[in-house]
Amino acid sequence: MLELIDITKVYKGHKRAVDGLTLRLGPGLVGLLGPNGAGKSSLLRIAATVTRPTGGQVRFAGGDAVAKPGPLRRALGYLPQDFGVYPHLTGHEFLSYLAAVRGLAGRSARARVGELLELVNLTHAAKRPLGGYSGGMLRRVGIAQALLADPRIIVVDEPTAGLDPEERVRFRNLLSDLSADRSVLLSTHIVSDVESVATRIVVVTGGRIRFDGEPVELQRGVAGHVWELTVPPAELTALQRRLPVTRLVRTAEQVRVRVLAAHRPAPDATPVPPDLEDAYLAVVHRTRVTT
Ligand SMILES: Nc1ncnc2c1ncn2[C@@H]1O[C@H](COP(=O)(O)OP(=O)(O)OP(=O)(O)O)[C@@H](O)[C@H]1O
Repeated sequence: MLELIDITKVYKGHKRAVDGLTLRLGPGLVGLLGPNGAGKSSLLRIAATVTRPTGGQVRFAGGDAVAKPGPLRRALGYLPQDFGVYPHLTGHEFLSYLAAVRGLAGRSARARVGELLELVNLTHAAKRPLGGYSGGMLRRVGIAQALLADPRIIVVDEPTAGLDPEERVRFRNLLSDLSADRSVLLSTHIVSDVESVATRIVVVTGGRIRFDGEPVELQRGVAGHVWELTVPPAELTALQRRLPVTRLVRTAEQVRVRVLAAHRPAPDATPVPPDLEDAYLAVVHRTRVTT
């Protein structure tokens, strides 16, 4: 098990990006949700032993993974947000190169690269230079390299950025399959990335955990507080000032709005069952109001 205990990260200029955060990872897919700047990437870099925390402990298999990162590094695959490739290498060459860097060589490395290309559905493109790959294909190369050493823990930072909807779904399903017998920690600010696949959701804002639990539990927290109503376009700004709007659809004469409110916000508002996005936005909004 990977344990991040009371982690803080302070960058030069005194920005507290992570603020006393504790997270223990078991098997399954954990969706780390938070707005831009919440501290997700900082936390993931610490979990992947790329950055040292300013305070707190990272523990893995009973050892201190800050002082001795070796065991965690060998057990972990990491896909950073800004994953870069060599455009002149083919998919096969690039993965073979990274396999060699990580100490895999010879026949077993060739077999592993072939297996991974198959797993991420890139066998057909293996002999083409990476410079000609789409964003989705490059992300899949990214996940393949994270899996080279068959890691028990997979950490992926906003893996679906720049993917088209079909690629998003494929990527989500791949991570979900992988999480059956591994720990997957996936950070995103897009709720639908984790909606149907996360066994646990952790919401972070301002470097702190604001919710940690099952998706249904997150949704339960806003039951009875989500409403839909129709307003004339001229009244929309006033409504947005008054209440968090989670969705809106404009037509020529009116706007259909979904809002969060503890009590019926207007006589014609109808209560609707919350979805995960409503629940997430409610947590983010609450922390904005109280911090
Ligand atoms: N290397 C750095 N030096 C200084 N400040 C940093 C550094 N990295 C991150 N920060 C700051 O720390 C805060 C948290 O950033 P972080 O990238 O961890 O958040 P995030 O939730 O991943 O956001 P995003 O989705 O925008 O990447 C931000 O205010 C950011 O500007």
